[in-house]
Amino acid sequence: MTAAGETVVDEQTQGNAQTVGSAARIGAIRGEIDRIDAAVIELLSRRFKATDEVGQLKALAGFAPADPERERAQVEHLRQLAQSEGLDPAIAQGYHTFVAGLAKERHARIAQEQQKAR
Ligand SMILES: O=C(O)C(=O)C[C@]1(C(=O)O)C=C[C@@H](O)C=C1
Repeated sequence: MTAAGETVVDEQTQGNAQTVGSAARIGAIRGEIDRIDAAVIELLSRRFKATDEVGQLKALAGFAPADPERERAQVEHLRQLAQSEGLDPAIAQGYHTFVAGLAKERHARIAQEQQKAR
């Protein structure tokens, strides 16, 4: 059983060349989406290793987890990059809000752990 609207070619739709073509193309695009997601996960792993190290150093030095000036510069740069790549700058900004928000939560946790270990 498949849910209504799922991307499958069944007995009812297999005679329709357009449906078959669409399903095949969607399958190929999904392969590309999966490869992109795998690359993004690898990059996110590298990014969070880097920001965790910054978090350790900030906690050691007694710096605050957040640096609003740095974030403003990052967002401006990312919005410009997005524009030149033909990507909606709001997506770049949303990405930054997501990763920097998590990085700051992790910085705060790292600082607490350093405090406890003292
Ligand atoms: O560059 C820093 O100071 C970081 O802590 C990293 C980072 C980021 O995720 O890029 C996270 C929090 C800061 O507010 C700014 C940037």
